[in-house]
Amino acid sequence: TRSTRPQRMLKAVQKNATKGNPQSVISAIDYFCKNSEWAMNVGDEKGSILDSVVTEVNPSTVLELGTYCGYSTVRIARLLSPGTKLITLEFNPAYATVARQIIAYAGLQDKVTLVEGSSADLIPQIKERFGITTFDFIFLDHWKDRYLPDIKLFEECGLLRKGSVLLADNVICPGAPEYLEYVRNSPRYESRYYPAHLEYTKAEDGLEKSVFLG
Ligand SMILES: O=C(NCCCCc1cc2ccncc2s1)c1cc(-c2ccc(F)cc2)cc(O)c1O
Ligand SMILES: [Mg+2]
Repeated sequence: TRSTRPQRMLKAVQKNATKGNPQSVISAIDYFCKNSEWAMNVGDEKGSILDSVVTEVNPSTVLELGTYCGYSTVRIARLLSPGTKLITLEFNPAYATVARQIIAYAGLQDKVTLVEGSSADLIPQIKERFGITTFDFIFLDHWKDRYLPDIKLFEECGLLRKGSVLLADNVICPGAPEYLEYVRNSPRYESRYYPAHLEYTKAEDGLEKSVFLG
């Protein structure tokens, strides 16, 4: 049967990137998406903003919601200090299978724990399953209508501490209006919008960075 877009993306990585070289994996995916097929990776423009926030936070505990093919997982993991691992959550098993191979091709498998499941099920289990008390950095890139319920779940489960940084993709396109309204109006968050464009297009999009104030 016909291959899937993630499988074709993986082939492009195996053909054009250098094993163990995360930057070459990032470049190969961006090249594929600009020249062959659009795909919903955070992309190079928003990816550079993601890089700068991760570098600034220099987190010891990291959670990513929405792995897809592992592009942003590779972007984040390549910047983490030695010994730091990130947990990434993917709902779609086919995406997870491709992501594991792309993350391994980049040589970052020892810095990544990929979990299959839904955020609603997993978030309440995190403390117990992974021995995490709070997250220093969370990247939200999953179902846009789950951003708000999941940030409330983080609060309820005590997974945020004073200074925890949440970075949300796609707050304009496809959009997460209720999430934006919440983090921008809640006294418990200091929020800032980073304007950019929808990956590989000229459409408006951006990232919202929200710091939990405790
Ligand atoms: O849906 C998007 N991303 C989420 C995929 C959903 C995968 C999930 C992961 C997970 C983990 C845990 N619990 C539940 C879930 S659900 C997404 C979509 C577009 C887009 C933009 C314009 C378009 F015309 C068409 C698509 C752009 C983006 O950057 C995206 O991130
Ligand atoms: Mg996204």
